[in-house]
Amino acid sequence: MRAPSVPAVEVVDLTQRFGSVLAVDRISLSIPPGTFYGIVGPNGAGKTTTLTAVCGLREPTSGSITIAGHDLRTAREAALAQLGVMMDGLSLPERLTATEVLRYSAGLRGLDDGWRKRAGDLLEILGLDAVPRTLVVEYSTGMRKKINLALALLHRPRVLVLDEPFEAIDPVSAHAIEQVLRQYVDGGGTVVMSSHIMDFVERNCRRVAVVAGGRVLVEGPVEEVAAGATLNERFVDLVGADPVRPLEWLA
Ligand SMILES: Nc1ncnc2c1ncn2[C@@H]1O[C@H](COP(=O)(O)OP(=O)(O)OP(=O)(O)O)[C@@H](O)[C@H]1O
Repeated sequence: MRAPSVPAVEVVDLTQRFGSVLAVDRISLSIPPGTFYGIVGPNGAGKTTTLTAVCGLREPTSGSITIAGHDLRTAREAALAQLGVMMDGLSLPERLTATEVLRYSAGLRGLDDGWRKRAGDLLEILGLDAVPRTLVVEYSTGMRKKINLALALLHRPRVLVLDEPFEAIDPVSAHAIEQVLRQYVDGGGTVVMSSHIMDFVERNCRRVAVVAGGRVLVEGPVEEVAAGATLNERFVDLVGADPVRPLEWLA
């Protein structure tokens, strides 16, 4: 009998309070390796707060997180070494070009020379090779997302954590990123991402968690969660969208 594999990400009873706001309320998730995993939920549901804790960027109020078997609290370095992260708000070296940013990161991480080929491929696929002399400070929102994605992948992490990766990304780049993420998962990597793009989640994710009010409403294989409807329809059912009352001043 094969030993059960260690989850790529395991979150147990994660709770995050911000003063009187209970942003995450005992969320538990167990994400097997090689899974394309989606977290969906309305604005303010707790997705970013959950992913921020998974990346070790904020100490949660309570609960535990392990990455490929390494506890973020007790084996932080080993846990973080497994991760590639793309989240808004991570600072970038603003006065460097894309290639310089990747070289800088490769140096900090002590990567072997293989990073050069990967950097070239990533910049080409993400279209950043078209602006080789542009400094990060001059980048648009979408370009910043792309250089963050290249940074997240450069060291070939086992787990990729992406917070709304397609926000501000043009359709051609989104298509390219989708292919890259699929290849990454086909090669055994694990993607954990939040998204508001239900089509994308339905098309790519094997499992999904629907969160609202800091709790998991339902979790499982996408087709089971969708339960015969589209994921979007099921989402709206679950989070209980009210019809919008007529606004006479709009007429
Ligand atoms: N640093 C913070 N300080 C205080 N409250 C916060 C902080 N970060 C998030 N919150 C609150 O926690 C709750 C969850 O926010 P979070 O950003 O995790 O939601 P989200 O699901 O990612 O939403 P969105 O889809 O809008 O990005 C919200 O009520 C938000 O106002």
